Amino acid sequence: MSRRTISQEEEIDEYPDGTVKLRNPHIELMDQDILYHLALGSESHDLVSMFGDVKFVVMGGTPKRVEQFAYYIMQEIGHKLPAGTTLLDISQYSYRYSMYKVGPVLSISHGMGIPSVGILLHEVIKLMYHARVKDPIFFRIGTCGGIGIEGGTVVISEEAVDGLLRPVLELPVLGKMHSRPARLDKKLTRELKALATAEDPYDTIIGKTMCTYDFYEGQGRLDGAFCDYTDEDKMAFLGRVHEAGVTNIEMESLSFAALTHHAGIKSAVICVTLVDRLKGDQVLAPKEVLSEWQERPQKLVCRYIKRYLQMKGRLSLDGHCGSMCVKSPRRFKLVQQESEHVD
Ligand SMILES: O=P(O)(O)O[C@H]1O[C@H](CO)[C@@H](O)[C@H]1O
Ligand SMILES: O=c1cc[nH]c(=O)[nH]1
Repeated sequence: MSRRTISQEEEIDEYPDGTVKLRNPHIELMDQDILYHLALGSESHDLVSMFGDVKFVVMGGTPKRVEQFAYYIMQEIGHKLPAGTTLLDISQYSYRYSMYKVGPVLSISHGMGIPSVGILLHEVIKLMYHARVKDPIFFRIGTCGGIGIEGGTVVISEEAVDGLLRPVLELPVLGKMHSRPARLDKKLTRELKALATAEDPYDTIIGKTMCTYDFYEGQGRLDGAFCDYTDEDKMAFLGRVHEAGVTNIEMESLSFAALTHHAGIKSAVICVTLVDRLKGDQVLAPKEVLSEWQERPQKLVCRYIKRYLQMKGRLSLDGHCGSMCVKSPRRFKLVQQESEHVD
C-alpha cells in the first residue's frame, strides 16, 4: 500500500492497483455485507462480475433523471443491449434508490439531501470495494438555485461549503462532532470546464457551491410553511454569501465531496440553476424548459466519459463502434492527441 498526499492536512492510503480501500477494519471480518438500500449483497451477488468493469458513477436526485442518463450514455457510447431487452433498475427491490448499469457507467439516484446521499455513498463506496473497481470517478448531475446568474446556467463546483460557509461535513458520531473536509478534484473540474463549447447556448461556469440541510428556510426562501425573517434579511444573506464567492445553492455537494474525498475517489459536482435567487424563490420555468435544462449537466459528463473512453481506445472518434471496440493503433493515436486534457 502507498500513501498519496491529497492536501497538506490529509494523506490517504491507496492500493497500488487503484482499487478502492475501505477505512473500516470491520468489513473484511464480516461473513457477508448486505448493501441493504441497494438490494445487493456480497454473498448473494457476484459483485465482481456484475460491477468489476465500472469506471464512472453518475448520481442525480431523481430516478427519472438517472434512467434518462443511462439511456443517453448508452446511445452515445454505442452500448448494445440484447435484442428485445431494456435496461434494468438493479436496485428496484430496495424501493429506495434506482441504479442502471451501461458498460463502465453506473447511473444511480440519490434522493434529496445529505442523509439520503450519505447513506447511498457508504453503500456505493463499499460496492466499489467488493467489486474491486479500479480508480472510479464519481459525478453528481444535479439542479440548484443560482445567485446572480441566469436560469439554465451550468455550474461546476470548485468547492462545497455548508450554510455557514465552512468547507466541511459535520456529523455527530458516538456523541462527538466529526468534521470531514469537503474536497472536489480540481483537475477534474478544469477538465469538465474545458469540455464546454462556445456552441453551447448557455454558460458553463466554475463556482463555489453552498450545500444546505433544507430547501426553504435553509436556503433563505420566503415561501416555506414557516419564515421568521424579512425580505431584507434574506437579500442581505444572499448578498453576503454571493460576496463570499457562492454561485449556487443545493443540498448534497457537501456530503458528496467529503465522502468521496475520504475514500480517495475523484469526484465532481455539476448542477444546472433553475432560478436566480436574487430575483425570486419559486421555480417558475415551464416543465419542458426544466427538462431541457436538466440535460445540460448530463451532456457535459457524457462528453467527459466519451473522451475518456476514446483516449483508452474503447470508443471511436465518431462514438459509434461499441463501447469496448478495438481500433487500429493509428486511429488511437489521433484520439489520444485530441484528448490530452483528460486523465
Ligand atoms: O435535482 P437534485 O439532484 O435532487 O438537486 C437539488 O434538487 C433538490 C431540491 O429540489 C435537492 O436534492 C437539491 O440538491
Ligand atoms: O433553489 C434551488 C433549486 C434546486 N435545488 C435547490 O436545492 N435549490
